[in-house]
Amino acid sequence: MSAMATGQPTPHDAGAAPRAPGSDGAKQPGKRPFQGRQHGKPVKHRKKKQPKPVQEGSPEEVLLAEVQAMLKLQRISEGPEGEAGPEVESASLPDYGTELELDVVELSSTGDGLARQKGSHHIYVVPFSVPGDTVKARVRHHNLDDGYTLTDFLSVITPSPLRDDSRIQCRYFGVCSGCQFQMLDYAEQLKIKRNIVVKAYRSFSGLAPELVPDILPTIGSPLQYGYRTKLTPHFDGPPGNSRRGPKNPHTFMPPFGFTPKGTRKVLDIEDCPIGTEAVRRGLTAERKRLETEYSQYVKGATILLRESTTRVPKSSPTDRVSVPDGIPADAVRVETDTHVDFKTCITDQNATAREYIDDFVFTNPAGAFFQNNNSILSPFTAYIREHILPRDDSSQKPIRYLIDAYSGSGLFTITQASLFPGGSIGIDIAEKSIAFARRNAALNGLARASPENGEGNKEDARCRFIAADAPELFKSVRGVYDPDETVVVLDPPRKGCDASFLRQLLEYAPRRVVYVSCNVHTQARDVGMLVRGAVEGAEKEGEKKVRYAIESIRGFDFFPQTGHVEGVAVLNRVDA
Ligand SMILES: C[S@@+](CC[C@H](N)C(=O)[O-])C[C@H]1O[C@@H](n2cnc3c(N)ncnc32)[C@H](O)[C@@H]1O
Repeated sequence: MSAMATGQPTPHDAGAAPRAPGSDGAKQPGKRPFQGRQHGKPVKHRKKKQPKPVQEGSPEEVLLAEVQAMLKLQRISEGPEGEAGPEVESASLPDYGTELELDVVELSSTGDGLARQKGSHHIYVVPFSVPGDTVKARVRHHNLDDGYTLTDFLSVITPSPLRDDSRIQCRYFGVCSGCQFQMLDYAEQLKIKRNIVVKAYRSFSGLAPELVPDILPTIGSPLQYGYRTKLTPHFDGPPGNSRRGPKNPHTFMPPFGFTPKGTRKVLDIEDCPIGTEAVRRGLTAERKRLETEYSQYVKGATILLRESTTRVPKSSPTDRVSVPDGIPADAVRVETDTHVDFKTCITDQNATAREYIDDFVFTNPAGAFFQNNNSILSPFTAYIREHILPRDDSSQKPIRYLIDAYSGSGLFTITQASLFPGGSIGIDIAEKSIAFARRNAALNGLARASPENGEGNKEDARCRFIAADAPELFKSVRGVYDPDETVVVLDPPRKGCDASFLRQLLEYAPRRVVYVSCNVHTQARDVGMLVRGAVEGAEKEGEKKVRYAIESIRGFDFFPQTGHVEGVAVLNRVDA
């Protein structure tokens, strides 16, 4: 399953190389200015096109909302004279390929800078820039209908006080589309991510400000580099798409890596410092393999690099553990007092990947969804454990049941099961993930394993799982899980929950909802509907009117160095 289909933010399929001081091509502070794209043909100035409908919560829609907010502020500050600003200018915008000096005034929630030319109102979107920078950028595309222009970043003319390019750990930063924030201090990245959540609820929830609590500070990732347990570099097929392959197959090695910002080409990348050590070694190994095997490919391909862990317990802190059978001798070895983890890189989509969160073990088909920053999963699941039940429960029935909608292989069902004496149920549309969720429940002592396939027994389990479309869930829980005694955890893909699911959720009316999302914009939209108690305004006659109040919202930084943030919103049913 592709990253897009499983809801992982695709820009993290980033590429990069670490810079050993003095190594070839390494960027040394003060020696070579940080630069973006230097080559590439100027694009022709195309005519105004019909705007494409944007998917809700898509980067285009998010950018549009922020550009409009900026233009609105400008009109307010200028009074009637500012009204005609952007439209008047559109006739005289620079040709594609023109290089401009721009002042960056804001940071958008897509991680790009929003900039202006001196004396002009028009907004330019400049990747790899931060407020306070003056940059050189090249005009790539005028989005006339939406009032902004996309540019390619070229170089920094005057740096912002927020920028320190000696922090940049990747020689491809400024070209590769994966990371946006390597030049920033980590505390600053966390502040920016909190602001992204603030803006998402302001623009997409449709709620009055008094209904949205103060957004709490974003919780950082224990690892800020070397955290990503999955990368998916790709390469194109032989030139001309010829079935005969390249002319000199043994001398030809295609660019193999990630997508540069603003193009569909492939940027050749030999290392990526946001990947874990095992994944980085996997990238090196796959490049070597391709050198000899590329001639066998008739088409391009995306290669999966997924970390897997084999844990061997120690009898004492000084116990010497040798590499287990079946694990390569060069596996990454992580030693603790109680165990040794051997980390390897899997490239087969159907192989089984294993990882640990504290003492919980999770297995997965390597190609299926699993959160891919393992370092944050212990504090993250602990936070969910602390907030999944209401603090002051004395006047109500105790909560006994957990519903984990969009459960994948059981992350929440399993890590939270101990709090729910009545039982937990997970639902996911991916049958394979559900098969592994049952198996994971058994591995963690929450279901009996069946002798045939190692899966948890479907009937006799503290954690049960259903492979189905999320709205099907309600057929299984009505009359079984009392909504007054139930918490629902939601963790949908980037597009959020569909209307039918939200409508049925409001009808079922669980006491508490914990909404986790890698897209805070669709999360804000869906939370807005739960707070209003209405999905797209379509209330059926006689329908029970239920609404929710937001208890807390905060971000978790699952994706350091990038513009992405994971949101957690906790809601309580408002009882009349
Ligand atoms: C962001 S992942 C969360 C998975 C899990 N909670 C975790 O953290 O590992 C979203 C999940 O939603 C599932 N999904 C997508 N569309 C669905 C639908 N219509 N009904 C049920 N599950 C769906 C995907 O298979 C994926 O496992």
